[in-house]
Amino acid sequence: MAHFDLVIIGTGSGNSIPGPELSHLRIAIVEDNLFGGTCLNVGCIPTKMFVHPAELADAARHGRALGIDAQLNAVDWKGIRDRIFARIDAIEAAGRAYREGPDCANVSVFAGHGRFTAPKHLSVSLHDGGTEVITAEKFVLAAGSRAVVPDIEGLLDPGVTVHTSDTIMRIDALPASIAIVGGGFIAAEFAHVFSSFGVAVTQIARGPALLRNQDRDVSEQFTQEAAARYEVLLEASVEQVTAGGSGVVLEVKGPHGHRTVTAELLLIATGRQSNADSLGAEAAGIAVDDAGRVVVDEYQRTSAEGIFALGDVSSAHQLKHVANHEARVVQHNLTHPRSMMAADHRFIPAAVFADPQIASVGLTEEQAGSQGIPYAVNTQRYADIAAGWAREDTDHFLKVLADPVTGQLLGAHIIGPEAATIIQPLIHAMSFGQSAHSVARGQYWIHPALSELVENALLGLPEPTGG
Ligand SMILES: Cc1cc2nc3c(=O)[nH]c(=O)nc-3n(C[C@H](O)[C@H](O)[C@H](O)COP(=O)(O)OP(=O)(O)OC[C@H]3O[C@@H](n4cnc5c(N)ncnc54)[C@H](O)[C@@H]3O)c2cc1C
Ligand SMILES: NC(=O)c1ccc[n+]([C@@H]2O[C@H](COP(=O)([O-])OP(=O)(O)OC[C@H]3O[C@@H](n4cnc5c(N)ncnc54)[C@H](O)[C@@H]3O)[C@@H](O)[C@H]2O)c1
Repeated sequence: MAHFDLVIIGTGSGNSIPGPELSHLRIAIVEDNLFGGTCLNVGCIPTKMFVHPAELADAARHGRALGIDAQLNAVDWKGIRDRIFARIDAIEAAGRAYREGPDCANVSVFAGHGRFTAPKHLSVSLHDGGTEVITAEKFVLAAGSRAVVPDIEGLLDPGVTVHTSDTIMRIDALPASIAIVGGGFIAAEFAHVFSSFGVAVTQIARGPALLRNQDRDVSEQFTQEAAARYEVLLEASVEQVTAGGSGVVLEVKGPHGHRTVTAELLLIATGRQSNADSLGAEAAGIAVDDAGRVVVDEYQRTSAEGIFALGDVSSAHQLKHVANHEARVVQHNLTHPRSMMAADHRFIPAAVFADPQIASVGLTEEQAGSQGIPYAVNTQRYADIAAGWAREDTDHFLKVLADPVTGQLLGAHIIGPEAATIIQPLIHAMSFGQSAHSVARGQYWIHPALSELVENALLGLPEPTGG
């Protein structure tokens, strides 16, 4: 049995913890899969590497209204896929080699699955055979989450091929058609990518709109545009899946009765669940909540002494920037036990990299209303700022919510070009407590840039009443 000062389970954001500050510690890193975790290998990075070529492929659609008559001749899927994964796989291999190499002499890498058998006893089933039990003073659980595959009749039958985001990006050829089950982030981004590449997409969502966690106006606008681009079945549930035709046959129940959907490929995008269960958290005395996530306090401490957790394994916000922030907090708290820092979860932004793009931070209008929080609201259309007008963008907008007394921002929701970039000054204002009008008038805004959307949205809010 080997003993360490610190064991880290998971090499997503967990891999950023060992550094010069911890060079005096004997550290074990346990990784059951690809080095670098979800974001690098099967998440944020490869998806966005597909999104950019998708935008280029789809440019002709947007050009038409502005007098550009272009067409997409071909998509070299294999070339795109191999370029993307050649770059990613090299980073994965280099990351593992770095941690195993002489530059990290205090770090031991265990390739295998870790499971607690007793408090601070982790049994690692090694990939190259055998089991090793490791113990430590401190542990960091950074084991992430995994795709959920719902219980649908026939889904697991032999002959039915089911893709999740883990596998869909490595397929050998573009299908003629794809059925995508789910109405959230992953479904939106892959529907955009495949549709842009000329694949016939059918998206099946159980709710009455797509991206229902967004502000309602954003969700409705997105749903309308998605439905104009590809087939969207709402309030629909897949009752049965069989192998057939050139791929799968889905029996779908919807508001207007039964529909049979056939597609070459099937992508399931119905959420992700914490990997706390496969860690054997209970055996280590680590509390897990009803959603299956490790419970943490503001310092990212679990209920077990000396055990911290971060990222998807413990967070309801399954976002890389959240996992990274929490990793920084855990790293600080490991080295400063007497002056721990709390994680800052006040204003967590997120973006959907589809077309149109979406970005949001803070309260939606519905949340402010249902929580009885007074708010002033302004919706600024892209069409009414110079850069949006020039593009003839008539559909998209930024909605801002602010405290009517202080002018502090409560929420911001953008649907439209460059939303993920444009939103940043609003995240900044919320994080640093700057009021809407001081942000709007306390700086220059480059003319005629899309960022004037923010300036005008803020100026359109009523002057705060004081306080
Ligand atoms: C398709 C997709 C696109 C995404 N796009 C974005 C995006 O654009 N922006 C964004 O902010 N977020 C995005 N996310 C979410 C983001 O990837 C995650 O929130 C983030 O990667 C979580 O990091 P983590 O360190 O908590 O876990 P992970 O990166 O998942 O790392 C956990 C690691 O632990 C390992 N592990 C698990 N259990 C064990 C065990 N018992 N023993 C040993 N090892 C174990 C796993 O193999 C994994 O490598 C996306 C996710 C997906 C799936
Ligand atoms: N751009 C980004 O930041 C980005 C991109 C992709 C993923 N992610 C992260 O990954 C997480 C997982 O993404 P996701 O799209 O899988 O989850 P999600 O929570 O965004 O959406 C899940 C969807 O599946 C539906 N669903 C759930 N169970 C179902 C069932 N049994 N049958 C049919 N539909 C069902 C839900 O109604 C919802 O529409 C997201 O929560 C997000 O945090 C982020």
